[in-house]
Amino acid sequence: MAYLELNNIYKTYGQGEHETEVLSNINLSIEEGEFVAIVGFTGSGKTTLVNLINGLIEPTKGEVLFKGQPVQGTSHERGVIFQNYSLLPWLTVGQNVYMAVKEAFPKKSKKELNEIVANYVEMVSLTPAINKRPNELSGGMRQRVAVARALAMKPEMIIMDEPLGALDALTRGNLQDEILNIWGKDKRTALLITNDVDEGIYMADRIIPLRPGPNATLGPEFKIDIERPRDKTELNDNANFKETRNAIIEYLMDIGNERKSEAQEAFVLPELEPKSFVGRFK
Ligand SMILES: Nc1ncnc2c1ncn2[C@@H]1O[C@H](COP(=O)(O)OP(=O)(O)OP(=O)(O)O)[C@@H](O)[C@H]1O
Repeated sequence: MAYLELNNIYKTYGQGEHETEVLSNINLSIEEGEFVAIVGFTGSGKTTLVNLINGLIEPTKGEVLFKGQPVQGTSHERGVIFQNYSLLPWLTVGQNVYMAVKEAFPKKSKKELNEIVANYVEMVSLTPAINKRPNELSGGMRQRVAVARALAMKPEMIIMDEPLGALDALTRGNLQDEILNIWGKDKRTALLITNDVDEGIYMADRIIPLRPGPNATLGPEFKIDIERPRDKTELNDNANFKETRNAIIEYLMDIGNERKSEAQEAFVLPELEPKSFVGRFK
């Protein structure tokens, strides 16, 4: 039995002539302890896929199974790091993380909860800002609070919807490593949605492209056979890395070009000529 299973998932939005099928025939199986990355174009349905797995929305057809059971609503077992950081604006950094941790571990004492908060705030290098409110933080700092908040709840499965997109390269690299540490140390299962192929190769065991929507569906998987722990600086000289990276980018470029030519076929503009402008704009 797979840890997470998506069977023949379809998701449509709207009704009647406004109905759009965003996801079509999605099949995905993730084993316990695996790290899977899905790479996709903007607007292809990545967040819709995350919301289905998280239980925030239901599929129009098909089923999402988590440990063999249909997903019904959200659960602390699956922690999501969203691309928009949705912090509570009236609470400080520490309080935002505290609230989440308290909800995940209602039996722990205040002291234990505060220790967890301090650890995870430190992990994202925000200890000096622990008493600040979100409106006093930069976008990148808010995103780091969101990462700390999700990881502090120690979910069995970490689901990430482009969580590091707003960050500078250095912070991004540090957080990638922290996420990998937590995933590896505590044997979690992880699903990362990203538009960054290098990030996917650095972090995941498998990369699966999401073909552009509407009717987005998953493409063939690319296995990342590079030993862990992976070293970013060495990766650039790793033949396996280069080969995998080229294959994925080529695949994405091919489907991007397919999409462009389909769009050109669909919108052939009529040849119109203005009739009586002669002499009008003198
Ligand atoms: N609640 C909704 N109602 C109607 N249409 C929606 C809804 N949510 C998403 N869509 C549409 O579904 C498509 C996929 O959206 P989604 O947010 O899943 O894509 P995405 O790949 O995460 O995009 P991005 O990379 O820009 O974040 C878009 O065309 C979007 O307009």
